[in-house]
Amino acid sequence: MKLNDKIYVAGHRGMVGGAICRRLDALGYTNIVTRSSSELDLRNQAAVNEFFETERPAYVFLAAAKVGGIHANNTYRAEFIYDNLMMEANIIYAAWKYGVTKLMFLGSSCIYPRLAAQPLREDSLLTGPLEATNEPYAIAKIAGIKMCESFRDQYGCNFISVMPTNLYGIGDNYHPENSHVLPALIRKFHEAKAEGKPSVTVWGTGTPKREFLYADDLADACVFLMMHYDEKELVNIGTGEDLSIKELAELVKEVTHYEGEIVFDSSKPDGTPRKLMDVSKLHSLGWKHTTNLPKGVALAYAHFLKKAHFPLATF
Ligand SMILES: NC(=O)c1ccc[n+]([C@@H]2O[C@H](COP(=O)([O-])OP(=O)(O)OC[C@H]3O[C@@H](n4cnc5c(N)ncnc54)[C@H](OP(=O)(O)O)[C@@H]3O)[C@@H](O)[C@H]2O)c1
Ligand SMILES: C[C@@H]1O[C@H](OP(=O)(O)OP(=O)(O)OC[C@H]2O[C@@H](n3cnc4c(=O)[nH]c(N)nc43)[C@H](O)[C@@H]2O)[C@@H](O)[C@H](O)[C@@H]1O
Repeated sequence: MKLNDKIYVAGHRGMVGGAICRRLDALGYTNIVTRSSSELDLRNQAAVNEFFETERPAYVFLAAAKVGGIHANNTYRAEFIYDNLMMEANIIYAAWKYGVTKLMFLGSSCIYPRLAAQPLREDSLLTGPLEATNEPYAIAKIAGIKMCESFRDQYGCNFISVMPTNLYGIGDNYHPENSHVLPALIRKFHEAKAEGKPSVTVWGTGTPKREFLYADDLADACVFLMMHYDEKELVNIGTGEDLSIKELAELVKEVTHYEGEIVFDSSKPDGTPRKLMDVSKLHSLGWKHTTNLPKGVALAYAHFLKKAHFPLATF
């Protein structure tokens, strides 16, 4: 990827897309093309084809998607499968049709079977049933992976697929219901401290375990892999370390200096018991994360305090 190559970052206003743009800018890539969803609805195939015909990007980071936490995935099941299938199908097809040099598709750790052996290996894909709460989204992501593989097999397209673990950081979605757990807890503990609430309610039993990667670290991994990885096989992107939701809540309580109680609402779903990524392939390729969780949560909270405008992201 040369510094003057035209690079399309789909989803640039999102947490991941924004981090990728920051990383590319820091490395001196100046020829970046972007569109907001109001400028270009990626579910509209004709509009996507027209965009690719006009702009002719050489590289594509496909970081646009309908994204959310366990409640959003389980509530907006139709939108999660439809929007994600349409966006990825339109972009992957147009990337082939208009001769994109290389495309990176972003999947998610939820594509792996609910009870697959831990840590999750890339070759465990499609070896067992998925987690029910995010199956529509996972199926869409698996379809995106298979589209990239199929266009590589038939037309020789250099389309790669990477599987990030749970992410957090600058530009995250802090919606009280539709967000992921880490931003949700940052907001909950912050508001409880500000309003003098005696306790914070954490969904589920607190026993599931999750892995969290700081979004700017992910962006660095994505640019690294766009530069150095050209294979069909998936690459997991994570830290290789996880903790329980209870431990996470205690960390966020400490970072936000909240002094009340933590209460668990077991009427809410736990989701997948654990989804720790095997990141040995990523490490063997020469990349490793640099931001540990305590530092990352502190950075995310500091940005939340600077930038949060309620009501936050909604959809
Ligand atoms: N967040 C995580 O924990 C996580 C974990 C694993 C993988 N991922 C993957 O990483 C990628 C980015 O996630 P994220 O957390 O950055 O999500 P995000 O913050 O919600 O950003 C998603 C972006 O997609 C765009 N988008 C949504 N619908 C669109 C449409 N119909 N047309 C055009 N653009 C549309 C949005 O554009 P506008 O802002 O212009 O509306 C937004 O910028 C996704 O592929 C996601 O599956 C995320
Ligand atoms: C990376 C993403 O992982 C997602 O699964 P997943 O980690 O369970 O999604 P999260 O919403 O991050 O939930 C992770 C765990 O945190 C618990 N949790 C506790 N309190 C809260 C809260 O206030 N809000 C939220 N959201 N969770 C909370 C939740 O019950 C679940 O066990 C998938 O649904 C997506 O498709 C995507 O793959």
